Amino acid sequence: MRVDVVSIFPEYFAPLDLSLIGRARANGVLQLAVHDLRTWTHDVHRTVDDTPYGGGPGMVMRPEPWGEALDALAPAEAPPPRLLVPSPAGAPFTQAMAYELAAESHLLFACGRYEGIDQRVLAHAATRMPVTEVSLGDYVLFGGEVAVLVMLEAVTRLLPGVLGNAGSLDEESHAHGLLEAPIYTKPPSWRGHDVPDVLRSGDHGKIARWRREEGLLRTAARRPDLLAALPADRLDKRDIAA
Ligand SMILES: Nc1cc(-c2cccs2)n[nH]1
Repeated sequence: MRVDVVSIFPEYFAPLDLSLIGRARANGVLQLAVHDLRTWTHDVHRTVDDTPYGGGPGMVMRPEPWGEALDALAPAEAPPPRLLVPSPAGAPFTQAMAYELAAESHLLFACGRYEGIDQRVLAHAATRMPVTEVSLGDYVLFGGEVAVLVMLEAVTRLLPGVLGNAGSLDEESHAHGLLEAPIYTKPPSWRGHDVPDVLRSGDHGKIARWRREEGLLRTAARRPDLLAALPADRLDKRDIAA
């Protein structure tokens, strides 16, 4: 997968040389390039923002540098990338979207700052590539960079060969729309707290049922919205009896 990121703070992405993302880049699973938006400015001050039409606080990111950046990174003669723009006004980023993005061959992230990017940048981009404004949650960040780091981690870990134990993807929270069950390791008893006996029983069927029931109970207690969103066929009668 190819990923391009455009930001006025490219140094925000230094952490992407570390850990599993760093390894994915080293072994070619992920080709990542971070670009400074000011590359596409031409004035002595390398200006990327201006005052908002209609008045109001703050500044708006000018369309011209973004237009030239997207022209350079999504050339007309190549298959178009998917443009992702973090925004408080975006569609919620979910594990389902992470899987969707992991199937793309080229992602292009635009990191907004200030009050945001002139809307015409997205409107023009949408004439030649898929554009998705994405929200990480109902809170406001200084800029899109942190959101892109989160999305890149969530997507990269789904790419083939990135996670050593790909099986863990199948059991983790949100893998099947539910929260995962509690997990334990040695010692069997610690400060008066014991590991549930079933997990030490060696009965894999019982263990699988316990984990499913515990995941359902957690989901019902902490995220009833996820339970309500489950397709009817995902909850069988044994679950309801639990
Ligand atoms: N979910 C979310 C995204 C954002 C921002 C993206 C770009 C500037 S602020 N805040 N909150």
